[in-house]
Amino acid sequence: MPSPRGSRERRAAAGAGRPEFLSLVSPRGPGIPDSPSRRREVSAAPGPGPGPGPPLPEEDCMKLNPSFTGIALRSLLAIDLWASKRLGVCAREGSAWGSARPLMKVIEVSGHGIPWLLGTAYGLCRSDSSAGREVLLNLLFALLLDLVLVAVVKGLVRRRRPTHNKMDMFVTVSVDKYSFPSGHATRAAMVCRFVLHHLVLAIPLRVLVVLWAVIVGISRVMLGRHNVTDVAFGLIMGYMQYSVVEYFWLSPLSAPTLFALWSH
Ligand SMILES: CC(C)=CCC/C(C)=C/COP(=O)(O)O
Repeated sequence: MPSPRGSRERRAAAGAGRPEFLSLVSPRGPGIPDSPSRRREVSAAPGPGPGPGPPLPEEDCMKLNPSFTGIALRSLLAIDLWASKRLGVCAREGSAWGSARPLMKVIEVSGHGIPWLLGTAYGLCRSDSSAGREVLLNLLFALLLDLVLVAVVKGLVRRRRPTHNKMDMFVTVSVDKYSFPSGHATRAAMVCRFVLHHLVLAIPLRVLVVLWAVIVGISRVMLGRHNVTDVAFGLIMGYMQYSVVEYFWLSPLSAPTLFALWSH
């Protein structure tokens, strides 16, 4: 009767020569690059068996039988990388749609945090109606909240930008080397909901606002800045951020000191 450890070793040995099994048999777990120094560490570590080698934790059995969710997630990520690379048609000047890159970069600036922050602050200073000031103050709060939340999620997830991205973006901060989620997509979705709720606009203008948000999202992938999932998650996150802003809506009643600062 073969022991469970024996059969585990046989399975590991069988998979060892096949790249598709390497991440499953490796004690490092998937996704961490192998290196000679790492291999030396592993072979030097004491093991329970007769030969050198690290003890195989019980979780390894689970890695050999990845769950349906694990397989689905890995497949989704593989499709995401493949599709994002194919859709990054403006990633370089020499790319298939490289001539559209300058236009994509204008769209990029239209969704950037700096023009939105400066524009909102300027409007706030110039506004002479209390209703206008209330809306602009909340927009400013929304934009700052968006920057903080995106920075937190980017810092936690730490997903690198696609390799085909050329890092020539207009004003970035340190977390912007990460791509999940797209800050442009969160801002576009949040601002879009905000504007539709608080500005009385004719239908064609409302359609234009929605189109702008969608185009900002699509342009992130076309420029090669993001993978599709970064943008999809960003749009959903931005949509939900607006609900947070609505919930904590600042008014002269809830934040009298803040409003006193801006009243002339
Ligand atoms: C410096 C300020 C105020 C905002 C940074 C805006 C920015 C560069 C966001 C990154 O967006 P993506 O994640 O879509 O590339």
